[in-house]
Amino acid sequence: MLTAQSSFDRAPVLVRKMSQGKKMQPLKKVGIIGVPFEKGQKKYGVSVAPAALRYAGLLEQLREIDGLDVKDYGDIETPGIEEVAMENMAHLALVSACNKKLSQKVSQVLKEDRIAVTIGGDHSIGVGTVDGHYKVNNDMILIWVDAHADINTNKTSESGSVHGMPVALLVKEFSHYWPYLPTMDWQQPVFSIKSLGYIGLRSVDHYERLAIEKYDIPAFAMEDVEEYGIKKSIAHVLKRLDPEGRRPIHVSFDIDSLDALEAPSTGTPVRGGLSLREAINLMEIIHATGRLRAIDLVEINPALGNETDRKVTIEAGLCVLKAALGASRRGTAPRGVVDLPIQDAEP
Ligand SMILES: NC(=[NH2+])NCCC[C@H](N)C(=O)O
Ligand SMILES: [Mn+2]
Ligand SMILES: [Mn+2]
Repeated sequence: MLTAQSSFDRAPVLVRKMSQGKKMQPLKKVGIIGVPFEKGQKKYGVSVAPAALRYAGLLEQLREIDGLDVKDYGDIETPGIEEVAMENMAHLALVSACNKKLSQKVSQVLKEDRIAVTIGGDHSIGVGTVDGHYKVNNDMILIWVDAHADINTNKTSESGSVHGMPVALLVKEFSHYWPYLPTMDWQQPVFSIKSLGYIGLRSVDHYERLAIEKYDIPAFAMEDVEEYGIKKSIAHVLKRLDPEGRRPIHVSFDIDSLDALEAPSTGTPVRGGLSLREAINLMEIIHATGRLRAIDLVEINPALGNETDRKVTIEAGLCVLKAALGASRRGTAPRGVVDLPIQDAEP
């Protein structure tokens, strides 16, 4: 963790306690939402990801998970929105319109008792997914898996890209840092920063670092993952945010949390990140809590890199989703079948 060094000593106990805690049964129904949106950053192509993942077999692969009921809610489209000018905040009206629709869709999926699985799009869509989730489960916790902290405001951002600002737009503790934001009236920053944790950080801007320290956010940067391993890192975050182990979990997974060699087709790659194995394990652990209610997969940009880059990045994204939704690397025996379809050998 970037702060509160002393709590690390308790890690082994926390891990043990976690696995003893009462397990909830994971939801076996999911709803897929595609968000072909890329105006939260500057590069062309991240809006193609939902189509690319569907083409690569997203629905088919999820349906192969034992007992999983997968419903496709289609894509969020927001054409013909007029831009508004906002200081150091590009395309605010477009970002706002897309997220407004997305928030409603996420709420709908959750009310239909499904895990909301949102495929971005750039990470500015985290505003809509978390807003929509919070409106249904206001006791949710948020795990932001990312190389970046995405907690800039338009005063601290060096890029002016909203995909670096979604967390700051969501949390109530930041409401006074923002000027009035035209077109954003539908969204109130009501989510508490005390319900947020980070995994995978390694490219944190100065003011973001200050915010993490000021609010004592449980933030496991790569050097902490290095030291404690992915299991204890997530155990710590979960224990800090939800010592009782009963709050709904929202995971916002930025593909650039993975090492740039594991997921090269992304707009702001950073070397030295999570291995795919760590990310899969992280998702398996979160799945095993039985409390995952929403997951976002964002920032896959199929237009960046070569054919192999594109392929491994999409595959990595699919692996992460499958692990989060219950796929087992141990495999699953066929349901209702008790024996192999061959005769036993004579003794
Ligand atoms: N979702 C992302 N990939 N965000 C990258 C953000 C990079 C940088 N911190 C910024 O604010 O512009
Ligand atoms: Mn990122
Ligand atoms: Mn991000």
